Amino acid sequence: MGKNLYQKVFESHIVAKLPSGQYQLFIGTHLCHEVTSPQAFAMLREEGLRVKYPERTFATVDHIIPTTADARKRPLADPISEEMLSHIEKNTKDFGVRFFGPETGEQGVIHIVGPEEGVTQPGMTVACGDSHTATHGAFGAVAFGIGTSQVADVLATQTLAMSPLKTRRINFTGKLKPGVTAKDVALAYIAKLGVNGGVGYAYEFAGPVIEAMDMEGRMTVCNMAIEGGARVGYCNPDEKTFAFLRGKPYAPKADKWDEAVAYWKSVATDADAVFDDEVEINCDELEPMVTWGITPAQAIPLNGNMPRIDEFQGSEQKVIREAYEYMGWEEGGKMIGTPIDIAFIGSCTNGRLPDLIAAAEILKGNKVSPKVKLWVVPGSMKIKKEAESLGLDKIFKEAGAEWREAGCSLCLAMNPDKLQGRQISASSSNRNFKGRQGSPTGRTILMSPIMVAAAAIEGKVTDVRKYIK
Ligand SMILES: CC(C)[C@H](C(=O)O)[C@@H](O)C(=O)O
Ligand code: SF4
Repeated sequence: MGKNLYQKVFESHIVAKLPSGQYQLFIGTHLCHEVTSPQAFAMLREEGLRVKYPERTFATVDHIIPTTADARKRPLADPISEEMLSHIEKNTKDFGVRFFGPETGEQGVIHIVGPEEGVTQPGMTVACGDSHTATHGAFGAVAFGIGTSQVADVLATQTLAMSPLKTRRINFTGKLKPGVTAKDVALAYIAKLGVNGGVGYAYEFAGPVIEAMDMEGRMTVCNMAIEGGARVGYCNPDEKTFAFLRGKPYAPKADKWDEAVAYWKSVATDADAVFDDEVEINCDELEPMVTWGITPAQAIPLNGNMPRIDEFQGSEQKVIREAYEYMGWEEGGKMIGTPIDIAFIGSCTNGRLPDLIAAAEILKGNKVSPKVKLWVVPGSMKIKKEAESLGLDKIFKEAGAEWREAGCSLCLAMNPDKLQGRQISASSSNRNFKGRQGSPTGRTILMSPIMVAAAAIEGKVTDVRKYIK
């Protein structure tokens, strides 16, 4: 019987079976950011340990870093942010870990930096103290988020105690219509399977829709696996994967390339592999999706209606009621036409170059509504540079948007970028939880970056398809 990618990669990384029944799993690449690593490095210091494989550990600063050039001057105005940044600088220096800091021109959101540096590769195990680590699964890696004490485990031993997950393949069949993007695919599977549908599972994203997607789109789909409860989400590696990695700083060099590709091909899911569960989602009729509530699963097609509270029962009804109470919409209504205050294009979900190119195409020749602020925040310094070489910054600025420096920005608002009061944000990020964007009463509507661009033009949730040239 054949195996799927998850099973092959998990099995090939087992170091030992533990008395607990778990496995000690080798971690190929360990990614760190400033929020979840300081205590882990402190634990190492306390125990007098070193980083076991510093060459397999990579770090950047993303969450706390301000996104204007002025505010990035040191020391940072916020003392806690300055402390976090100083810690990761010192820790990476003392322990011999590569730090993609602002001075190197390689800083960015960790899930964007890993692939762009080529440290994320097929067939690897990738761990990071961050819940959106499945993003790296787009390359055919088994990638998952870990907690701070596990960050210390990986630093000290390059291994983790893990139990294998069950596997579910989601086959996306059909073809996406113009204006429908990877983000809509992500919101659609989460809406269908629920926020807890993937608990205990690794999701394999497969089928013609995934095959037709570029690597950036696959990263968007994998990025949101955790929003559907799946700690691991991945796509099988193919020629697009290899083409993306070729020539990246940490990708295998010419003399090792063919050997690497042969290994990468070997980890792909076998034709006769068996999954614990399989689901099909036909995408022929998929519309641009928008969230209406306070979880990413509370998403509807743009022209659809929000649910009625009495369609649900028990705890499900409670969640729906809570969402309406927080968001303040009328039950059963439509999201299209909802006025917005802030529009945000960025994050590890949708802050990559093709996202910015597509958003710029919508904005070109149009103006951002005077009632709205549009922030465009590239996911990394490299993306910012590439975008500028294509003249995208000019298009954004001419339309009236702010073109900012790389970081997590308004996705989580751990930096100065925050909503105020009850403001409503149209956001290309991945979480619409209560208070997520920095104001305890602020409201977030998740959508694709092109939908955000269209909403910024009209000052309300609208159909991007009328702007597609
Ligand atoms: C701060 C970090 C630990 C957190 C995560 O784990 O995902 C953040 O990146 C998020 O998106 O909420
Ligand atoms: S961009 Fe958002 S989701 Fe991604 S790592 Fe940063 S805070 Fe988390």
